[in-house]
Amino acid sequence: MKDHRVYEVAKQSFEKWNINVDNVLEQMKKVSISIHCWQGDDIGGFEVNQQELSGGIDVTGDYPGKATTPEQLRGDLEKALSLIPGKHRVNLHAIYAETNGEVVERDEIKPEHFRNWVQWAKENELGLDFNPTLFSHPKAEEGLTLSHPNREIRKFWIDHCNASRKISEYFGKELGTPSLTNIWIPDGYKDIPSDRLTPRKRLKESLDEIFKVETEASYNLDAVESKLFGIGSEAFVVGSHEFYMNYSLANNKLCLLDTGHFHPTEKVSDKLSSMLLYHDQLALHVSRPVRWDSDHVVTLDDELREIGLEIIRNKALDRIKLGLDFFDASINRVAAWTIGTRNMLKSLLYAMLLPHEHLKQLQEDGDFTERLALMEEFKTYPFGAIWDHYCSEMGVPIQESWLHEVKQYEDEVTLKRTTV
Ligand SMILES: C[C@H](O)[C@H](O)[C@@H](O)C(=O)CO
Ligand SMILES: [Mn+2]
Repeated sequence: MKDHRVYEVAKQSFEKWNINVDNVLEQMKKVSISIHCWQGDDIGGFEVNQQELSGGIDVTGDYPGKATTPEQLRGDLEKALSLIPGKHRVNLHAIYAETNGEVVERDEIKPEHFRNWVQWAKENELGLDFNPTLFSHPKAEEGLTLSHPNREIRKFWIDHCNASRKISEYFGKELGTPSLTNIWIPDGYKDIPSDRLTPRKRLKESLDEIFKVETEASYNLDAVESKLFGIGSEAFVVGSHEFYMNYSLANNKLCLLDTGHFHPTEKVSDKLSSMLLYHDQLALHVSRPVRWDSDHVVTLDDELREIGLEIIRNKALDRIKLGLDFFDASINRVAAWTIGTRNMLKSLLYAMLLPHEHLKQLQEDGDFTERLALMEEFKTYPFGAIWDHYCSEMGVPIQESWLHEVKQYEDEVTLKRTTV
C-alpha cells in the first residue's frame, strides 16, 4: 500500500471513534519540549576551571565524539533537532556559560555569557530554559549548598541562583517566551541525620531570600525540583518532594517533578492529577530510572504512555512545562536526544488518539470490562502510521530512517573529534 493510503486507512480507524486526526496533528505542532543540552557533553559544561561531576549524579559510558566546545554542542543539538518534528526549546545549565577563557565565578555570571546561545536560539527559532548549577564546584563538595550551616556558602549559592534568574529573564525578553529557571540542589546526608528540621529551615530561608528578588513573570518562571536520594545522600535529601510541593504551593512557584526522583514503585503519572488540582502550572523532567535515578534515555514504556495520557486526558498541555532529563554516554549522544524526544512526542500523540470522553464515561458507569478491553485494543491501533505521516508533514525522517543521518553525522563530524 502507498504511504498516503496507509495513512488514510489508519485515520479512518481513529475517526470511527470521532477522533479528528487533522485537529490532533495541529495540536501536536504546538507541543514544545525543553530539550536538555547536557545529554550532548555528559554534563561537562564549558567553565574554564571545569570540575569533576558531583552532586550525587553520574554519567556512565565513553561513547566517542562528545561535544567539547559550545559550537560543537550547538551543532549536535541542531542535528538532533532536524530529526525531531516540531519547534522546541533548549534547556541550559549555568556551567554552559561562555566566558572567553576568563574565570568567572558562578555568583558573577551574566547574560553576556549566554549571548551566543541566545543568538543561536534566535537563528533556530528556539526557546531557552535555565538551571543554576549547584554541583561540580568546590563550594558544593560537602554535599550542601542552600542548606549549608555556613552562611557564606549559602550566600554564594543564593547569589548564583539570582544571577541565574537574571539570565533567564534575559532569555525570556530576547526570545519572547518565558524561560523556566529550575532550582535543583544536591543537599543531603549519606547517613541517618540527627536533625532533619534545621537544614530544611535553612533551605526555606535561602529560597525566600532568592525569591525576594522579583523577576518579570513574562520573561522568567521559577521552578523547584525535589529528589528522593542521590549517591552520597542516600539517607536524607533536604529538598524532598513534600518540602517542595508545599514550598511551591505556598509561594506560587512551579513544582518540578523528575520521573527519576521517587521510589521505584511510585509513578509520576499518578501524581499529575493531584498536583493539577492545586497548582496552576507544573514542570516535568522526563527521565527513565532503571532501579535508581539512572537517567536512561526515555523509551515509549508504560509510564511514559501513562504520563502522556494524564497530560492529554486532563487537558493540561498548556499547564505543564515538559522537559527532559537523561544522559547516556554509552550510545551516540545525538541519537539519545532523538530517541528520547521523539518518544516523548509519541506518547502525547498516542494519548491524543484515544476516545477519552467515552473511556471516562465507561469508568463512571462501572463498565470496567469495556474500559480495559478498549484501552488494550487501542495499543495496537495504527498509531505508527499517524506518527509517520506527522513526521513526514513536518519534514523530518520517518521510522528509523533518521538513524542513517545520525550515522552520517557521526562519520563526518563527531568521530573526527576524537581523531584530532
Ligand atoms: C543535571 C541534573 O540532572 C539536573 O540538574 C537535575 O534536574 C537532576 O535531576 C539531578 O538528579
Ligand atoms: Mn532533573
